[in-house]
Amino acid sequence: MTNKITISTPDAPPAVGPYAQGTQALGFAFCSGQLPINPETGAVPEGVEAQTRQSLSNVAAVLAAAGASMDDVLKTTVFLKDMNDFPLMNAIYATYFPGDPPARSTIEVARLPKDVLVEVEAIALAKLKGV
Ligand SMILES: C=C(N)C(=O)O
Repeated sequence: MTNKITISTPDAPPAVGPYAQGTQALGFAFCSGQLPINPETGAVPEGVEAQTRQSLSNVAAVLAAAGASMDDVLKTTVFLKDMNDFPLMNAIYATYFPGDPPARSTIEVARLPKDVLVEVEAIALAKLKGV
């Protein structure tokens, strides 16, 4: 028996591989790396600013399905295709965390699924369930 709960929501894009949109256990929610895919259209917007916005909106949707919000985020990881996009990504990212921002790591990677420019994953506090 496991206390692991799978997070699943139509408000974020479905996984593009064998992983859950997120998981939840012991008061924490783990949001998989969110690609900047619009969950309604399946489209990826142009440019790192729009892509950062979409990825973070998808993170928020996954966390909402776990009863958590962006205020509950403890740690994120941002994967960037090009570290030159760091300032543009930061400008959008900051609007999602207007209060105390969470811990974060930003990593430049050679390539991301769907050849997107950015992907964001998150760990957040969530309501205790399944214990
Ligand atoms: C997009 C992902 N989170 C993945 O492929 O793991």
